[in-house]
Amino acid sequence: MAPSFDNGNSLFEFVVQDGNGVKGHKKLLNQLVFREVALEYLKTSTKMVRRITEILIGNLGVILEDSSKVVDALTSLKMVNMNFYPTCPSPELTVGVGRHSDMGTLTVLLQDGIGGLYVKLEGKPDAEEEWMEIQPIPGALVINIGDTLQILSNGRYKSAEHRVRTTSTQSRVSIPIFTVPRPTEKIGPLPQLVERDGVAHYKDFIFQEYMNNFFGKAHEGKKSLDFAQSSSA
Ligand SMILES: O=C(O)CCC(=O)C(=O)O
Ligand SMILES: [Fe+2]
Repeated sequence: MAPSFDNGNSLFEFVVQDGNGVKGHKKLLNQLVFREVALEYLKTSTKMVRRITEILIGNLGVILEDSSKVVDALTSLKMVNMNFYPTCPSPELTVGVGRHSDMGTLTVLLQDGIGGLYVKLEGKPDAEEEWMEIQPIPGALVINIGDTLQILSNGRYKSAEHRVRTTSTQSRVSIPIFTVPRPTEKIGPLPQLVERDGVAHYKDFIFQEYMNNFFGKAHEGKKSLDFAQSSSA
């Protein structure tokens, strides 16, 4: 179920009612009922993200001294976006959100029923690239792997490249929660994986540097990862 209020209004309707997405939500945050539902969504998602991160790291077959500390380090910062995509008279001439991957560990994305989110299928050459629409399913959340997990796993997990198109007939709302490392956190491939692979595909860096690079440029597919590329790989 999408997060909803006692009177049956969903978070989506609340964002749309205000008319203009991002501009409106600051005002809405001061309204108690909105704040409670948004915080509950954030709290339960945070718990889920911690659990999924634990499982994904466990799957890498590495032994960590204190895995809950690693999970903390990877997920301690949360950012909530409220995206409003107005109808567009010529959707073929515009982009809702350009192709990109998210920079953090995991993204939890709640989308309304309109559709328009596409993910690029892995493993196809650029000339034959294929995109799949992530059809909205009522009550379902989309979970995206972000660049941080790709780097940490020395390339085993791939961050999802995605984009959003608009339509001429229906506006759309999505509410992603980005879980990302603290800006001061040192990020890099897990040493046990580097040892196993005999190569580090990514360098170590402070996450703030990654954020600066990510936000300093327009989206261009997975180019954001170039920043972390190791010169020895
Ligand atoms: O609106 C969506 O479905 C996705 C938005 C998105 O990719 C983002 O905010 O990073
Ligand atoms: Fe995204």
